[in-house]
Amino acid sequence: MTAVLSVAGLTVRSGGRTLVHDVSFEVAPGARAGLIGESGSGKSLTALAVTGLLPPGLTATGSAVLDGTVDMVGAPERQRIRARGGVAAVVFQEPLTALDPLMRVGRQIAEPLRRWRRLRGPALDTAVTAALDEVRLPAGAARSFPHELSGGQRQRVAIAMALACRPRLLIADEPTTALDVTVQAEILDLLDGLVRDRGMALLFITHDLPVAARIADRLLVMRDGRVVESGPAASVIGAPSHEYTRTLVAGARRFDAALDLPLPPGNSATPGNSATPGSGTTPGSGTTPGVVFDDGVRKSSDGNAHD
Ligand SMILES: Nc1ncnc2c1ncn2[C@@H]1O[C@H](COP(=O)(O)OP(=O)(O)OP(=O)(O)O)[C@@H](O)[C@H]1O
Repeated sequence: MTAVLSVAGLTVRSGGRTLVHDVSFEVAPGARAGLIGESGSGKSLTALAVTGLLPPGLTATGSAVLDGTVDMVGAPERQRIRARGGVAAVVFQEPLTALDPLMRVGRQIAEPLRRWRRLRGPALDTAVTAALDEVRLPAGAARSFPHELSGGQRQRVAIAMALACRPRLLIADEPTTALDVTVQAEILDLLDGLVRDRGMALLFITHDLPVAARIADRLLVMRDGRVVESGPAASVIGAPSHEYTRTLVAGARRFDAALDLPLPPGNSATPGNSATPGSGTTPGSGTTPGVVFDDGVRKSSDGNAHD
């Protein structure tokens, strides 16, 4: 089966400095890859290079082929734009970068529907309402401006816009990092369901191992611009081979262990809100990412298995 994304020898440079070194990986149709690594490891530049959106001054070599057809590194801009709409769509950390502050949300969602699915009139209105419904927003949200919505609602709008062209691959670059822990879990759940229902492939970028474990079935670990380890999520986490991955896993386990500590008497705070900044876990909510343990079963900090 042709990979929906096939990256080979991808290298990104800024002048004489190499920021991403010789990265190669594939994402099969319907598969979920998690690109994980600390800040500055080259995750975002990899995502920008494979979508043909590198900022000026940065150059890419190697190849990043979408759907076996368009090389996002070497193809002419026109072909890359078409592939970006029709094959791969991107959701970024900060939804405001994708949204026009002066345009009502409904019109913004209508834009890709008009452009890619050629919808007009009542069919377009119906599709906008359906797109909002799919990301669990009421039809009335169409009349709001971005600043009238919460961060989580804005990210839902950005997801609706990304999905409007029915891409075969969704690239999500830290889509929950800027959100509160409970909202993170909701957005992760939403993405998880949408990707499953549509049979889309996913490239999910995060610095947060439990979040990656929750959503991805394969992991690529990046450090200093290089992929240092990759493989099925259960084995990368259960039996990491690279020293850096071992450090990441140990750190994630420490957070998980911290959540298991009994709360002092009289403290009714929700553990997930206090002890796991950025982990996206909310124990007991049924959406807990948790870490994939050695047996490959996903367990939350309450020790229960979640699927
Ligand atoms: N436009 C740019 N010009 C020059 N260097 C850049 C540019 N953008 C990023 N870099 C550098 O490239 C390296 C990789 O950055 P990148 O944004 O891909 O990391 P990241 O893993 O996504 O981190 P974060 O999660 O903080 O975004 C960093 O050293 C960064 O400083």
